[in-house]
Amino acid sequence: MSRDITIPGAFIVLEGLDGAGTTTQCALLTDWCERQGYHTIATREPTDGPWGKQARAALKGETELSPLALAFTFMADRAHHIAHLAQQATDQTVIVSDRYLFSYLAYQQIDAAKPLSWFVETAKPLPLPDLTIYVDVSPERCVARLQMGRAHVERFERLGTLQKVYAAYQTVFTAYDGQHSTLMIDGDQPIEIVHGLIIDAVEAMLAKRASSSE
Ligand SMILES: Nc1ncnc2c1ncn2[C@@H]1O[C@H](COP(=O)(O)OP(=O)(O)O)[C@@H](O)[C@H]1O
Ligand SMILES: Cc1cn([C@H]2C[C@H](O)[C@@H](COP(=O)(O)OP(=O)(O)O)O2)c(=O)[nH]c1=O
Repeated sequence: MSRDITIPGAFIVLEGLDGAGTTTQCALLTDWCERQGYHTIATREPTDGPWGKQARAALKGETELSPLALAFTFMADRAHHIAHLAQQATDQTVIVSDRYLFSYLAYQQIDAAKPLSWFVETAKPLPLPDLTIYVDVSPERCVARLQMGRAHVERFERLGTLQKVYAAYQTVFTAYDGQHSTLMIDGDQPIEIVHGLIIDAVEAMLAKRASSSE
């Protein structure tokens, strides 16, 4: 099956467990891209759109969604989001997204207890990013960070669940090996060091894109 939508510009995604630091790193990367003069779109999933709000309510336990219903809610949110991004972006745009497909493939694989191949099939119409960076932080460290920052615990934020999602992420990166640029970085380092590693990877990807379009 061919991918139904293409995204103009450079599409960068940060992935990781809850608490890995993707919100922090997306903000720093967005600032960096803007300072470099790129037209930058910062975005995240779940989005603030109708399905994203449904998903967030379910994550907080405010509404009840079965694992399969939540999986389709994330996918509806993503399909809506990606169509919107395709309209907003131009060849010169850099899109920085906090989570995308690999979150679905890792978290829903665990939550909905279906094989990865099932999720990969449903993901086929959607474009792959130019670069997916996994911010690698152990589940134990993530839970410790989350406990410091928040009073409430969301659907996937327990140690046992994050341990399973951590292993699932590895299977996802292996399954997509060679299909687009992916990178795993050690996220258990000071924020500025992690940011530097992300910038190195983004600069290399942007330089490669620029030279291939000459
Ligand atoms: N490299 C880091 N080292 C220590 N703490 C961090 C680091 N990156 C983020 N944090 C802290 O961990 C918590 C979760 O970070 P956040 O960026 O919100 O993670 P996520 O969006 O992946 O859940 C926040 O309190 C943040 O300040
Ligand atoms: C995008 C996406 C997120 N998720 C989960 C991962 C996280 O547990 C949660 C989003 O939380 P997170 O990205 O940590 O958002 P915030 O920083 O606002 O709390 O949603 C999925 O299960 N599937 C998906 O497709």
